[in-house]
Amino acid sequence: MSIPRVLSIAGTDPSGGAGIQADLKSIAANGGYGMAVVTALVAQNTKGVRSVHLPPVTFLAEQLAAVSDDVEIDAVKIGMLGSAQVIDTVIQWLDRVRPAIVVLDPVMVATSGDRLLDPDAEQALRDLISRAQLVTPNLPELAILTEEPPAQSWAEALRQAERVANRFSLLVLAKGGHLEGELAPDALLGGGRVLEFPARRIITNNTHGTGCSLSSALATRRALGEDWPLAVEHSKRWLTESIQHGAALDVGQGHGPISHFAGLWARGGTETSPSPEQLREDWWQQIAGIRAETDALAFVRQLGDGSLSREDFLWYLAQDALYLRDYARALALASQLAPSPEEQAFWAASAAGAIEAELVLHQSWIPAGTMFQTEASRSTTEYLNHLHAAGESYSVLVAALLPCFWLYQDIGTRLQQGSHPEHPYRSWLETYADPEFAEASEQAIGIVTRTAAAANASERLRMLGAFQRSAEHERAFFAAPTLRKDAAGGKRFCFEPRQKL
Ligand SMILES: Nc1ncnc2c1ncn2[C@@H]1O[C@H](COP(=O)(O)OP(=O)(O)O)[C@@H](O)[C@H]1O
Ligand SMILES: Cc1ncc(COP(=O)(O)O)c(N)n1
Repeated sequence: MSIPRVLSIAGTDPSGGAGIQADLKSIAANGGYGMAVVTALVAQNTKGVRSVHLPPVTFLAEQLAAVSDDVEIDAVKIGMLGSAQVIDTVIQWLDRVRPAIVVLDPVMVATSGDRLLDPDAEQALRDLISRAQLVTPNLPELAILTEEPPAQSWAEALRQAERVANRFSLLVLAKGGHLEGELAPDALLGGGRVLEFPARRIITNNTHGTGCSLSSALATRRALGEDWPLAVEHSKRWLTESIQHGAALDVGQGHGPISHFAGLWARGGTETSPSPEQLREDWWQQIAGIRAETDALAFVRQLGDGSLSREDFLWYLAQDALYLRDYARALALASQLAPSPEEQAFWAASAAGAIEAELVLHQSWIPAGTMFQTEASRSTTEYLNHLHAAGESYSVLVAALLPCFWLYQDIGTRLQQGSHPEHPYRSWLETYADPEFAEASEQAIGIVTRTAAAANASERLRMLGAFQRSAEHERAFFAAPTLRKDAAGGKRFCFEPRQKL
């Protein structure tokens, strides 16, 4: 679904709560790209309107043309117009451009009671209405549109709204914000149908710009493909939440604004997610110390130059075989938890690859049957227990699985440079420097960093922690063969039962 381009044609509010300033926030908060053509410059704040300046309508026409000559407009919201001349200019533009969605908020009087439309422009406004699909009058505006006294009850307001809907053949959203009492209902009327949207009145001073914000939300949501009733339901739910959080803004001394982004801030935060590429660099840097210490281990150095004793190497391979058996099970669990078929297939293939490649490698080194008689060492057990604990969430599990790809690929590539035909551990060195393993390692890095980029900040931190712990376990695993201090196994609880081959 593309992002709808929504144009507000309205007056300004330098204190940011109503008019065009509110419209742009509302359009953004509801998922659209907001644009704005200014009809009137209004010197106002939360306490009231001081003065209104209407720029020449020729300039208004230029603003409108500048937008529509360049940008495809998916929806238009019309707010304060100010004068009959302004209305005529907008009518001419609408008749030329014919935007698919037009919502008209017939702004006449501000919440503060100040007039925002010349009294002699009311007839011109009636001419404009039939160009809209939806009009959103409050109770005083409904009275002016029907040329009747203001409704004294919600039932009377609905009758007036129905008359407007029939007279102008469009939908009317009657708004109950100005009712006395505990309720603030709205109702959508048109084509002989009435859909009510009941709501409790929120006790608050922050109602400046509610009408502007609601009509912009409606235009945006309709342009997103919602039908009108759904657009009203969603817009009102969003508006209610934004009214509730208005007081926390502490803006002005009169009728304060609503908090257009309060819900988004609470649910999504304001942190910009790092890109997968940045995470790749950052995580690799985070384990730079562990990597350097791993490189400096006697086992790794001796493996590289071929001076490692055969006994140490076979001990390592036996531990590695035990490790890989359960690592493959953790990979299979990642496949089970994967959110997409591509990731599911990748982890399943890696599980199979880990079992197959390792069995081949180990069988070529170790006399048949001997390796599985070995007890898992403390370092093997602790690493596997860590993977097991990570298995509670897909994102943390894949982060924990990554060092076994990435570190082995990195060390393997570097050690392989010291390989030669007589090197005693040549086939081992070549397995981990294999281009296929490099490709798998790249894919794993891609999946994990994309998952981390899409995660929220705390989940990302848990992922990094699991990744770092695994890197530490890798270091311990490489240290174990020459230290052999930890030859006695710890208690294992993971991935049971293990069968003997
Ligand atoms: N105190 C309130 N509590 C809950 N909803 C409100 C409150 N005040 C206004 N609304 C809602 O805000 C929207 C704008 O209403 P209203 O105040 O009638 O129009 P306007 O802002 O154009 O004067 C409507 O959906 C209305 O129900
Ligand atoms: C420029 C401008 N347009 C409209 C309103 C009405 O605001 P509300 O949404 O509170 O009725 C306003 N105060 N200023």
